Amino acid sequence: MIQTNQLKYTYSNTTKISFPDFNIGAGDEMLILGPSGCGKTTLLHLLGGLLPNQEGKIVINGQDITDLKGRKMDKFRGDNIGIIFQKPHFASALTVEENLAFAQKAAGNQVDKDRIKYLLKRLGILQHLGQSPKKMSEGEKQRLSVAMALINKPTLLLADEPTASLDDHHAESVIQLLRELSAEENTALIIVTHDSRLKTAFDGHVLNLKPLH
Ligand SMILES: Nc1ncnc2c1ncn2[C@@H]1O[C@H](COP(=O)(O)OP(=O)(O)OP(=O)(O)O)[C@@H](O)[C@H]1O
Repeated sequence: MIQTNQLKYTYSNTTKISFPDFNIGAGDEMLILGPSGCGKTTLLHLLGGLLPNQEGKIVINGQDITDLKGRKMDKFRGDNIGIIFQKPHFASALTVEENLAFAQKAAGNQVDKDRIKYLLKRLGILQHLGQSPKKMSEGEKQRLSVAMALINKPTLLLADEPTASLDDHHAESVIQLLRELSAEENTALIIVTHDSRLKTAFDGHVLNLKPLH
């Protein structure tokens, strides 16, 4: 489903990052673990085609994404990849439902209200359907981020420190929902974190990144 080969990224002469190769199948899950500054966000952004690939290969569903630029990468991402960023970002002038409908249209899909309601119900935030995301708590916003990332049925879900802004209780419930929904929809799930408490839950499916210096 996704394979990397000899992936490297250089920000400047002083910051060169080499990533270990990995290979995960459809519906698999993996935790990318490492200390602050080791390159976790960089790797996730490379996998999502948000940073131009400089060296090495990333193959997703048989497509080498190194070959995709601009609109072609945007289309590929819309069809295949969902991303959850460290901090949720939504259009606060739109309702929760409109945000999700916008995400469907932006990926070139028809608005599917049943899918919107299904995900919001599954994530326990259906009561916010007609409200602005501004009115939601941090935990609810992070669950809306999960809905936004899954709305177009991606085959790969990338999550960057999805629990960074949450307390332990909310963090655990977001991770559990992410894993449950990914498993139900056969979506491969890659979570980046510096939180080694998650390690045991992922049962060996962990990619450890080393400190740069
Ligand atoms: N735009 C940039 N320009 C120059 N150097 C950068 C840039 N972005 C990141 N870096 C450097 O690249 C390295 C990896 O950064 P990255 O954000 O990928 O790490 P991280 O593991 O996600 O860190 P954290 O856990 O703190 O979010 C760091 O040393 C950082 O200083």
